[in-house]
Amino acid sequence: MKVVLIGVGQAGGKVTQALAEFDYDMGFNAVRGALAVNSARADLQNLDIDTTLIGQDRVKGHGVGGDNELGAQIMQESATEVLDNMDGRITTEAEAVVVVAGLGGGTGSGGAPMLVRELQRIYEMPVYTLGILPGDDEGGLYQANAGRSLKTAIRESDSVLLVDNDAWRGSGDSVAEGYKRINDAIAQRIGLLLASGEAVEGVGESVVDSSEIINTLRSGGISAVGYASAEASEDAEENVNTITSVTRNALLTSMSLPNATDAESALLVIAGDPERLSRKGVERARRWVEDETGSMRVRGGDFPLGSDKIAALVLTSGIERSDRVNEFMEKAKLAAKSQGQDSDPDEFTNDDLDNLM
Ligand SMILES: Nc1nc2c(ncn2[C@@H]2O[C@H](COP(=O)(O)OP(=O)(O)OP(=O)(O)O)[C@@H](O)[C@H]2O)c(=O)[nH]1
Repeated sequence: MKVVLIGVGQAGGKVTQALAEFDYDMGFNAVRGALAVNSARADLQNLDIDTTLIGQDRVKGHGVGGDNELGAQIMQESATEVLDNMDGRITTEAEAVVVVAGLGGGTGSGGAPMLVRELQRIYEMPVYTLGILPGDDEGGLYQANAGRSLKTAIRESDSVLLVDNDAWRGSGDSVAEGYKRINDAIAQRIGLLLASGEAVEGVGESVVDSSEIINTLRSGGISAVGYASAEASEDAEENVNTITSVTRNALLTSMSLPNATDAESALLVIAGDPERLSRKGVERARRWVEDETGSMRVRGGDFPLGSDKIAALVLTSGIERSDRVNEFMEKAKLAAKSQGQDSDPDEFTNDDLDNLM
């Protein structure tokens, strides 16, 4: 799937760069443009992709310090400038736009949903949010901000692909090592998902294309991605169990949002050397995903790649009613109260209410 990426805020910029680099290094060419937008000049200076500094008249290049309402306002005032910077690429090359942000800060948390809204007003194509949830040990302001941002992002985006900052962190990692590991994991998994719709080698009818990704995400709400791989035999017949077990690992132990297996729809992509892929294994794995997610809308397809491993990439969509999301929203609501934020008791459950914008 050909996408244009727009990262908002510090995390948004770093993850966008990681994704653009992965796509470039692998030669996939699914990422057709990448821009980082921030109200903090210093965060943009560390990046190699194109950048736009916003809100200079208000915060003088110093960021919004976790004030996501200010982040939303600044984005509203700067949206035209941001879109002008990307317009050519969006109109001629993209099948979707992905706005990337950490939901717990200020510039990304407030700015990303606002930018999504502006993009939706102008373009016909789907506009997705790739949102990063704060880890469990991050402070109350991050949790409260992320709650409001997530709720707004769900309303404005065609789908919010969520990554929980606790999902792919290694135990014993420092914060910086943790971010590097998580950002690399996001780049690899989401990068492969986007590229799977662009597969060029060994085209066949079972190969995934972009429309399957878009149709899976049509359930709206929240989506997540998981990935696992294993060594494969040269004989396809011997890989039936490998395919089912990597699929199980991807969905049960490696999702970007853990403990959220119930889904309205899903896509299972099996990547590997076409000679090693067992059709029986792929179909068995797809049926297993149907059982596990409780969805009858599980699409499946191959991603031909020259590798002696087989990998499963699982995209689940419509998972907002999961325990993990309910738990997080509860925590965000409590955090909002203890931050003294003006929060209606139903703010996170009532669809009418949202005071972020
Ligand atoms: N995965 C990941 N998360 C990050 C990274 N940097 C920051 N975060 C998370 O993002 C949230 C903070 O958002 P930032 O992007 O730093 O903030 P910002 O949008 O730049 O907003 P302000 O600094 O308030 O202007 C926290 O939950 C952090 O844990 C990163 O490189 N990777």
